Amino acid sequence: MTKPLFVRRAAQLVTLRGTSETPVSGKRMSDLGIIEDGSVWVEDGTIRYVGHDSDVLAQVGERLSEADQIDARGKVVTPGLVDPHTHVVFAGSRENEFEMRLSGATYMEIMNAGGGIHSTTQATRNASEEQLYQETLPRLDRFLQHGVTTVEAKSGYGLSLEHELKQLRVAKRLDDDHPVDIVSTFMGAHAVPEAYKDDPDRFVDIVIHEMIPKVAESGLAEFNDVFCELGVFTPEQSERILTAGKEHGLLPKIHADEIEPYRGAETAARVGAVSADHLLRVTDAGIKQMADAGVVAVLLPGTAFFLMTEAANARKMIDAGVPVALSTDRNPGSSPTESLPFIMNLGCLSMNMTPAEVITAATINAAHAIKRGHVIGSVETGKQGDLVIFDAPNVAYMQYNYAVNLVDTVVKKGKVVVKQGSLL
Ligand SMILES: N=CN[C@@H](CCC(=O)O)C(=O)O
Ligand SMILES: [Zn+2]
Repeated sequence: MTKPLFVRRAAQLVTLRGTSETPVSGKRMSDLGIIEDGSVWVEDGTIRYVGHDSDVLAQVGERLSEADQIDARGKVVTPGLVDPHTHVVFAGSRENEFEMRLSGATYMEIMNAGGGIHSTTQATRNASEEQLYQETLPRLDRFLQHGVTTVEAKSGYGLSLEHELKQLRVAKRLDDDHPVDIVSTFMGAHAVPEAYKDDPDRFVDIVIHEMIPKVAESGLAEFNDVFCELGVFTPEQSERILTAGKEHGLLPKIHADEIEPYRGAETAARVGAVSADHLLRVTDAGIKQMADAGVVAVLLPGTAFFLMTEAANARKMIDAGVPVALSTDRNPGSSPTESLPFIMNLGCLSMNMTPAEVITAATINAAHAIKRGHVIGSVETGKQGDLVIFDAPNVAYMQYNYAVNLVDTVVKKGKVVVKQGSLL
């Protein structure tokens, strides 16, 4: 039996209470349910008591001496951060392409010339399972040091059944072994492999008839994603792939309207996607349809920053009632970072979100974007004991002192896994 953990007297305890049922939209994104002088008692991996320190003390009574205590005075305590869109399992790196882009080449030009996703696919296919596992581990460590306690992870650098399953098995092993929880997504339709360049529909058929049934049968993925983009998969192909996934129990997600407006958001609404991600070039009609269908917008301002382009219009989406989540998009080409706190900074600085909204977006809405809103993303009785203590006196400071890792302590399922910024 591990001892209970008592995190006490936070200057601001961000609870986000009452948000577990549905994604948070509109003005409610600004309501963090902050408790000043707030405390949390975690026991057996689960949050047991939450409230003002005096109220929690009264509930705990004589059991106070049983617990390990952490003094959070002067600090902000939030739910563990959730990253709902990553491609974290891959081999190799692409700093050569970064230099090419700095000299003027575009992301799509590099991909169309056989680089980009194709070059990481080559490296990932060539890597053994053990190699992939070892290369991904330090990325998860860095996520944890940045306060991220759950990540979604996509396949999509295999582009064949064998190698897609390999990536998904590595994600499963890492989920078992590492404190960061991993929620897996199949993304066989991440790019059209070179061999099918002249007949992409044949590849779409393979994804639908060969890959999806086997991936679903393996139980290694919960979601199914597709890169709907001009020159990659069309909205029609995307819809076929996502519908086939649904028939096999895989929930739809979509990379939508990233580089060109291409009916991605509209497709998301039509298939009932859990989330539509990127949305830099989404249309007003697409925004309206997403709001009506309750699709979560997963925005990735780090990708826009790294590709040196304008970020998505978060304000328009929030004002239209679309629930917004934030993510790193961790991948070797368009966003090589594990710093979700920096992405939150960019949420404010490049998308005009408020400090309160970016916290909602990186916790409870991110949890809803991976169908975990009932387990994580808020600090409430019965939820998983995932917490972050930030060395900041209030939530505005967390965004104001930007590009700095303010994470002091990370608690995963009631256990301290990062202390004074260092992994234990
Ligand atoms: N846009 C498509 N896929 C990834 C990038 C993958 C890569 O470049 O390796 C993204 O979400 O940004
Ligand atoms: Zn992506």
